[in-house]
Amino acid sequence: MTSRSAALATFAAAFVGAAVIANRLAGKPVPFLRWSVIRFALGARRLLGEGQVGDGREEALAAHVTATARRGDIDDVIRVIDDFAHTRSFLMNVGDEKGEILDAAVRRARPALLLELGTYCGYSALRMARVMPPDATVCTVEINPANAAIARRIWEHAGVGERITSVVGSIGDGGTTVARLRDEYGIDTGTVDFVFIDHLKSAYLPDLLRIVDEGWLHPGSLVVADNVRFPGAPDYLAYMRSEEGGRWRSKEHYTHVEYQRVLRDLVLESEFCDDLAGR
Ligand SMILES: C[S@@+](CC[C@H](N)C(=O)[O-])C[C@H]1O[C@@H](n2cnc3c(N)ncnc32)[C@H](O)[C@@H]1O
Repeated sequence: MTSRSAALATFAAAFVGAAVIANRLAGKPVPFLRWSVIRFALGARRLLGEGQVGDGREEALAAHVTATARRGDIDDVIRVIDDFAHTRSFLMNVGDEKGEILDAAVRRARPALLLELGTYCGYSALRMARVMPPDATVCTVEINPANAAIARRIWEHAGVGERITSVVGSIGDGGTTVARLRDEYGIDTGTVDFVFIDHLKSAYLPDLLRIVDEGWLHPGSLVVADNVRFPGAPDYLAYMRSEEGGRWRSKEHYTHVEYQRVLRDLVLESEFCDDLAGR
């Protein structure tokens, strides 16, 4: 064993030991120190590459939802997912606390067409579908086909499969997905009322700028971005702050990382103020 791997092993053992002691002292699981959160952190590298933790928790979630949540009951499906993430396996959903910020933004925007970047298991798309106007649709873009398939099973179970369109791809893939969104899904000039950005943090800004360049937004379109503080999208935050009062007007919602109250996070809600003539 090299000295670096020995140090890592010692650190991991000390961390797990501290977690066990903290949980014992608290008399109940401390959310931040649950094994499922530690396992999630250990899978961070794989998560970045593949969008799954690597221990089958996403598949387990779909099985659990279809086995235990009331079919056709979107509230119950959301409740079961939150419960799974709190008590069984941590999930990188927007979660219940930040989900309320997302719900309020969707209610304010009253959008007809919502575009999401980063589907994962379909939780945030479900939340948006629950509060959007009855004739609205969500189109959600996910790079990992396995995640998209899990999300579709969950939406189908919740009875909203018809109102959420899943597109496997990425805005930054050189134009393929952008062309499909335009040609197959009718996303075109001024049609997007609401965007939820929750995928690869380094892609937030380039993907938003691509959407703006395509002309898909209109004055009044709302863009909500998760995880701006943790894991963090500093270039996105700097861009929005530098454009404040000009092209964009933003509200900064200080909150917590999903499913715990220790790590702090920032959700940015930004209104597009540009008009197409000014482009
Ligand atoms: C934080 S999760 C999304 C959580 C989801 N919005 C929710 O709250 O339920 C991020 C997801 O983005 C996906 N992803 C990563 N890079 C992407 C990209 N460039 N385009 C689209 N999806 C991407 C990952 O595979 C992962 O499923």
